[in-house]
Amino acid sequence: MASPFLLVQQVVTALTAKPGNACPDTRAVNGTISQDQTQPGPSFPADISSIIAFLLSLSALGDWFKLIVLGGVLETCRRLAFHFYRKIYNSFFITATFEEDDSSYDWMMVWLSSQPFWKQARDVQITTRNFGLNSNAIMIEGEPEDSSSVVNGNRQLSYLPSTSSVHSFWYKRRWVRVTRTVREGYYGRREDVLEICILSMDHRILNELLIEAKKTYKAAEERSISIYVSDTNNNWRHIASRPKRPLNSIVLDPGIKDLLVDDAKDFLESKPWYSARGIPFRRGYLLYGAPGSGKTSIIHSLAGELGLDVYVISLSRAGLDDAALNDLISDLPEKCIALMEDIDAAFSHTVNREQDNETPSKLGHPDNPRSPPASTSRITLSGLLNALDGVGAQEGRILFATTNKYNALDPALCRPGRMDIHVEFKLASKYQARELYRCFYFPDSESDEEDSAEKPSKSPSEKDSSNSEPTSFSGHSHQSRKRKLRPAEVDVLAAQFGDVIPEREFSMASLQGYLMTFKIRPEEAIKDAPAWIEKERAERVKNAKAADVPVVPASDATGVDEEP
Ligand SMILES: Nc1ncnc2c1ncn2[C@@H]1O[C@H](COP(=O)(O)OP(=O)(O)OP(=O)(O)O)[C@@H](O)[C@H]1O
Repeated sequence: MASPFLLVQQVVTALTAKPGNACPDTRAVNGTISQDQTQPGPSFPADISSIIAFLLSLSALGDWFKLIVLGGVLETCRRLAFHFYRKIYNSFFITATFEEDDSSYDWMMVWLSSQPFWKQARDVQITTRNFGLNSNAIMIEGEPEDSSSVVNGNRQLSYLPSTSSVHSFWYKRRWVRVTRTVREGYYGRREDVLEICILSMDHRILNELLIEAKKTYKAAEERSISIYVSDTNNNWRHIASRPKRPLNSIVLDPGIKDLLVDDAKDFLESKPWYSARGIPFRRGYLLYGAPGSGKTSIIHSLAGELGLDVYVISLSRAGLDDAALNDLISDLPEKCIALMEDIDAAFSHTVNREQDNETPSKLGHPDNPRSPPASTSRITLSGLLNALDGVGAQEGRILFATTNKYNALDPALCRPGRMDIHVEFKLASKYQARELYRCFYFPDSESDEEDSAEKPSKSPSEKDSSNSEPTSFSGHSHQSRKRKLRPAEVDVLAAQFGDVIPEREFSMASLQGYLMTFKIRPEEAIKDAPAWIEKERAERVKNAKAADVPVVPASDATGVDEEP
């Protein structure tokens, strides 16, 4: 085959040759072989077809051309073969991909880890990840189920497909292939991708597998609620599952719990009613009032009662701006609880429109050390309002917002349609103190009631050791167990506790903290209460003096400026 150099030389020679000096080849092309060198030779072809014929006559160029055509044909054949292979493959296999960010990945992993074929697998990954579950759903065979065991705890072991090999198993008489790969995601983060291939032409088998995986996960999750938060890429990420909190463990003034539960249940069942009237199918609740009064607790408890997941929207998250907030809210699933805690804290100034343009430099100014620090959030009030009820706002969601500064909120934020129900949470009433006490000491089960025997008295060696230098720690240990009270006894003591605790002076959280120190000494909790109250009051005066603010009278200390 001619070299490119030779080829170029031939072409150049042909093109630059004078008629009289035409090379023999050229002349042969024109069919004229000059007999006489003095006579003018054949002329260089002038029209296109002659030029092409002329170029083709150059042997090297012809070889190159054939090579290009051959390469093109081979590549086309390769692509066609691959295309047909994919077509045939796809008509026999159904392929589904699951990305680590998505909840379906967790369902599949939990389901896979519960499959029996892992008993025979030769190459598996062992993990203690629980994919957001608190339960024992994904333990390995033979592992003790006692989740209270210190060794076992919540960290059960489970088998997973390893990333290095391809696994296959039979599902409903269909051959299934599992491949797990790790790829590089955003910011160099490593992300898992799970691929499931099913040898079947019927798509229903994939649906059945997905439904089974989801059911397995949900069954394992039944006694807990899922909490989601947004990550820095503005995707919702499942961060935890919490055990459901029984509603009766939260003590509120009579009527409040029923109001919230009944209203939310009614809302969830009223979709046709809303659409028939063209009203956006959304509901907002604003819980405001004293810190530690149960606002967050009742929301989590309601989520368990209604079977909804909680999506926490942290308005003060660094980097969150109006557009990102809008995306987050439109990405919420239908029927969920969106939770915005301390809605006032997203803005380092009063949450109203007049002050929306206030310059950040004015906030948290060094000359004014008591002013709040400038927020890193870039949320504006109008951005928040648009996100809450703009076109992208998700239908079917229940929004819960909490605040300790009700009066600082802009009326536009609180108006019906955005926050339909406002509930005030006050400091503990005598009734709440009594019910909290009852909740604390009420026997859990019959075995508790029977468990009335005193602990055996200490052995002589233990007594000896108790005379030595005391171990240094503060707080009350729960190691020792004393007799449990009978329900009737609890009622009497609870009433006494309610009498001792002053009305609306302490938060439920502080009462809970106090009772925790008397977990096994119910009678002493009542006896020590007056001293504790005095101590708390003295502490409050001292703190108020240090902060140079007037002491709030007990009856006004609700943390709320005025009624809605
Ligand atoms: N009404 C209540 N009944 C039972 N426990 C309560 C109640 N209020 C508060 N607690 C207990 O106090 C702790 C704090 O409660 P929670 O976080 O719900 O208060 P909050 O009102 O949301 O406080 P903050 O406004 O500071 O966020 C929890 O452990 C909870 O169990």
